[in-house]
Amino acid sequence: MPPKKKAASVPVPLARVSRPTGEHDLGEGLVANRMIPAGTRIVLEEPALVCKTSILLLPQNQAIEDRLKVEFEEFDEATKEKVNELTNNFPCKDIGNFGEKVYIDTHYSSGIFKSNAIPLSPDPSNEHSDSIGLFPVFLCKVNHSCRPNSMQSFNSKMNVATLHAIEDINAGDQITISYVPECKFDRNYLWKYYRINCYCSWCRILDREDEQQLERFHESNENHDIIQRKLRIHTKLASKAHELDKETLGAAFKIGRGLLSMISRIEDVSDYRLGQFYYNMFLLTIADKGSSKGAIEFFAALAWDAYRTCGGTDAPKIPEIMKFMQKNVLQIPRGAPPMTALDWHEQINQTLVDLVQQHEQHGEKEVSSELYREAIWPEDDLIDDEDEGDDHDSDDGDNEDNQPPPPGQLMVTEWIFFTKEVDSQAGDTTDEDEPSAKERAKLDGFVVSEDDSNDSNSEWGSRDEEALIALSAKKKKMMRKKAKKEGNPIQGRGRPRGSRASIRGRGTGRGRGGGRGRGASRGRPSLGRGRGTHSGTPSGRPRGRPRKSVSNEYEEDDEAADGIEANSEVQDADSVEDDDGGQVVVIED
Ligand SMILES: C[S@@+](CC[C@H](N)C(=O)[O-])C[C@H]1O[C@@H](n2cnc3c(N)ncnc32)[C@H](O)[C@@H]1O
Repeated sequence: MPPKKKAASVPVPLARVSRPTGEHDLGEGLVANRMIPAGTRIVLEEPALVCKTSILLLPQNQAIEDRLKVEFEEFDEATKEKVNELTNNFPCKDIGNFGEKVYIDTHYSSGIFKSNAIPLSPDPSNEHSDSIGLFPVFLCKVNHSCRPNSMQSFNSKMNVATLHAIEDINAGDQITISYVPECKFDRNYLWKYYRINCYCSWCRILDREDEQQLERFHESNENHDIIQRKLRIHTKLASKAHELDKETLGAAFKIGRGLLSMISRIEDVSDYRLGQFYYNMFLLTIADKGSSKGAIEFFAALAWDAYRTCGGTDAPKIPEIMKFMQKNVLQIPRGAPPMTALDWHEQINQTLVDLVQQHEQHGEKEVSSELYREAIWPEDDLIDDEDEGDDHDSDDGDNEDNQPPPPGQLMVTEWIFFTKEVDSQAGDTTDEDEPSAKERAKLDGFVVSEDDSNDSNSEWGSRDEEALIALSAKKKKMMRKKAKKEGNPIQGRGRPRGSRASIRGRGTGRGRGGGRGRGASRGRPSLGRGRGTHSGTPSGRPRGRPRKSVSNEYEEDDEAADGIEANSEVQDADSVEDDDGGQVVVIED
């Protein structure tokens, strides 16, 4: 019998550039080939050209056009071809010369650049957040959404931009990012600088007559402004945490409480803002004399996890957090070889598991200070999880033992490289000349391919969805019980992430797909496709709290913010108007 031939391996990219059908025509877009779990790295791409974002502010003129033209001429032929195919939203004359497109006015190169350049990172802590770039292969094919499902980041060491899913993306769904710096909701910005009249699935609600959806739309946009404003104050306070007196520190924790609720429970934001929030809490707990080591490491681990989700392990804040954890938490001796990302990931997941266990066994006071407890785990959240009786949510399951999964079974979705997919029909041997994953990474741009999690060569090893789902079930149940008590619709449906729920959920309970459970439903309107279809809200009724309860809930935090202004230490600081016209305390650098 002839020897069996080895099956061929066919890398399957996670996404493809295509023209989505059945949608308003946004041109081409990047579309998921399969379900992409939150935290997955989808694309890596080198920029063809990077400029400071301020170029967008300059009036269109010949000098800019000439400058960009020179840059464009330096592209290699393949890049030139790609760039010439890009959308141009700015008027330019086409004097068609024997079928050749020749543009002669001041808008050609600059028009292409402005229509397609994307912020290198919306995260202000990224050193390139003030720059925009052209990524003609894949990233420039990613359409904008005011509620994006992925986030781009820039890794200056590798000189590549990365794209990560920040929520589970269903096969066939469009992959979207925000073109607006800091992921702000800003249709004016889009028109002014990109000439885009935004037609993302979120903004399309505007064309509808569903009042509840519209209300949710407006409420959510207001919430996003509030989040931005509070996060700015919170970040400033956290950056000066060591200089704050106890009262101001207390106010910072209090602001944190409202902020987390808005970021996670109400708006379910999972981009850099969640990382920034946890990172702030990490700094604040370090400065707070009453915070235990457990509280510090808890927030370090959460910040790490949140940043990793949207920027990968090479996100800018990650090394800083790793250094702290290595030195203070894991107590790795000086001079020991640096940990690899994989070692670290295992360690940090174990830390989260241990911490959750400590909370379960000893109560929150063991690992947190009064301030931290008050800020993050409000009294009424600590509901005794006795039989709930009427739990109809079949996908929740319940983990009676509430045991965390054994180490190594936590979800990792990172660097899903070209792993082998066996095509049983193919009789050819594997092509030895296929470029390796790392070689592919060096190419101009590529979409990361499908992961085979059972592959022993897989960079991250195995994962156990069931254990993850089970682990988060108890907390979900608590949240529903609480929601029922409060009559809060958002908590009665898709599990809101964040707060205490996601403290457990993200680190230990967020599985591929299932980990978020119905959590794929975010506090957003049901829009037909994607999120909307598994929202569990058949009427398409918008989810989220009614506006009234939002403002009530945050009155307390606003008082805290006012308290800060009244605080003598901060009174010395400049007080400036923020973007929303509100007074914001600026702590001097
Ligand atoms: C970076 S490109 C994205 C790929 C583009 N659709 C294409 O076919 O090449 C940006 C351009 O896509 C279009 N676009 C992207 N997102 C949009 C949105 N939310 N609403 C309307 N147009 C959008 C605009 O023309 C924008 O200038």
